[in-house]
Amino acid sequence: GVGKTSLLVQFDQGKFIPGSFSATVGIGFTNKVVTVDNVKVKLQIWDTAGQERFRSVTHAYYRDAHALLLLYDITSKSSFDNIRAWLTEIHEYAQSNVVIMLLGNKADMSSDRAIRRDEGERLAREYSVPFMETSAKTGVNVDLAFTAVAKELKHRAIQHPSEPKFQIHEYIEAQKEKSGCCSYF
Ligand SMILES: Nc1nc2c(ncn2[C@@H]2O[C@H](COP(=O)(O)OP(=O)(O)OP(=O)(O)O)[C@@H](O)[C@H]2O)c(=O)[nH]1
Repeated sequence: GVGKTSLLVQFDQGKFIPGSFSATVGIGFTNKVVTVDNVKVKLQIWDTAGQERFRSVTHAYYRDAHALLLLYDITSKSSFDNIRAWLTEIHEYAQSNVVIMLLGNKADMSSDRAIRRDEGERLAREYSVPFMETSAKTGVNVDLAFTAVAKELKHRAIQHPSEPKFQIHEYIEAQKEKSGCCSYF
């Protein structure tokens, strides 16, 4: 319930459909073509079930994944606390060079916030993964999350020797919107 399906629908269709998804069973997938640096990148995005009882199904998909977006819900401490277990699982089942991105979703729900942004940032730093807060509801940083991954994968696939290496951390820091901003007076 952290918003995986909602995030994907926001990315794919540019809209938020509140409370209308039944829990994902097993795996669903969406194809989406994005253009990065004038190159078309086809993303096949697998939406996994979050619930424990579907875990044996989702394990099978880690091995083939080139990138993983790992979501918690900023209003749910337990979802944040589970991230370490997910990362352990990723290291066990996924390819060693998989691109990982940590996302704190539901950033629009600031009045119910249970996890501060800097806690997300600290965890991401500990595991050397890029991080941002997103909202499937308002769309904040949703395109960026997928586009940054697409850019990283494209750079890995087609690396021109003359081109500087793509720095996903720097790209995200430059592009991301700070949700719940404007309180720095
Ligand atoms: N306010 C707010 N609500 C959200 C956001 N993302 C998801 N939700 C709501 O959170 C609930 C769960 O969203 P889902 O997209 O079904 O979550 P999920 O992670 O796909 O759930 P499972 O498939 O069961 O693992 C729904 O009621 C959504 O409308 C968000 O960014 N902001």
